[in-house]
Amino acid sequence: MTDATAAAAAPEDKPAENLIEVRGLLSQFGDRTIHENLDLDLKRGEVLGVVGGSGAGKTVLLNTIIGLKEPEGGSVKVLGYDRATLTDDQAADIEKRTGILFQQGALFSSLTVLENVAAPLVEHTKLPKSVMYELAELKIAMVGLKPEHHHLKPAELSGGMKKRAGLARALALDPELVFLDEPTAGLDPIGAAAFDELIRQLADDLGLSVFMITHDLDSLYAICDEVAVLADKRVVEKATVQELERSDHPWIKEYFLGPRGRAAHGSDRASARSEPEMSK
Ligand SMILES: Nc1ncnc2c1ncn2[C@@H]1O[C@H](COP(=O)(O)OP(=O)(O)OP(=O)(O)O)[C@@H](O)[C@H]1O
Repeated sequence: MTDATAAAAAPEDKPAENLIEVRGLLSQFGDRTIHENLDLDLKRGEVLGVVGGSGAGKTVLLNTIIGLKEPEGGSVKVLGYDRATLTDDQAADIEKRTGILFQQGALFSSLTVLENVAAPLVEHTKLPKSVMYELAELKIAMVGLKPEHHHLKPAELSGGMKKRAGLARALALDPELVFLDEPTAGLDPIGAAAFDELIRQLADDLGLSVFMITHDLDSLYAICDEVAVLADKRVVEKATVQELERSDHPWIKEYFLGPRGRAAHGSDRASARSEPEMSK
């Protein structure tokens, strides 16, 4: 158990609550099976990295958890609600209590940064407009953007700024659980390290739980409490990076102990910031 999950479990020695609970997941497209018998838990307070070879099914898993894809079998619970029997009120509750940062930021191109970040508040609250914009300004400051960025459109932002604006929008409703899809992809090593630091800081300060798909080994070492490895259509291991370094699974061995894994773990950290060239 990691520090975060141990801390979450500390009162009365009760196990930490699962914010995500996937059991026996079956995902298929036609006769292609992507997941079979996949189990995964994310505990409150945990920063979980999800890794796997290209095509291993990380995005399909994320889409299934956030409700964009119906599973062909098994069960998916989010914040205690079973997706198979979700009422409209429960779906709205999940939407309010979770935030999502898609890979490209998924900002509305016609809206300014401030309007993008305020959008979830406009959709889900009845607050006065002035309060919505004050809250949006606060979130923008939290992710390290400045007041002079408020009125820029997404096309006027760098890749790193788009990610920060997307993260501010994901945080707009003070979520408990945040989904991040390859948050450092496309950032230079310094920008990626700064973004890692920001995510870890927010997770610690706000008590966020994080489900993060990544190819970035440095991110795993820098911010994840545990890492779930997708291979062979399921989660083959979920453990700390230090435990995974000792795994016998061939994909995990190659991933963590191949040249880039060694660089991420060892001294040459900057050169490790990209995906190892491996198939599943
Ligand atoms: N809408 C779809 N229709 C058919 N097949 C799909 C669909 N979406 C995904 N797949 C297939 O499911 C498999 C898993 O895809 P997924 O995008 O989840 O992989 P991934 O692990 O996220 O890969 P990457 O790291 O390259 O992004 C792939 O073989 C992909 O072709």
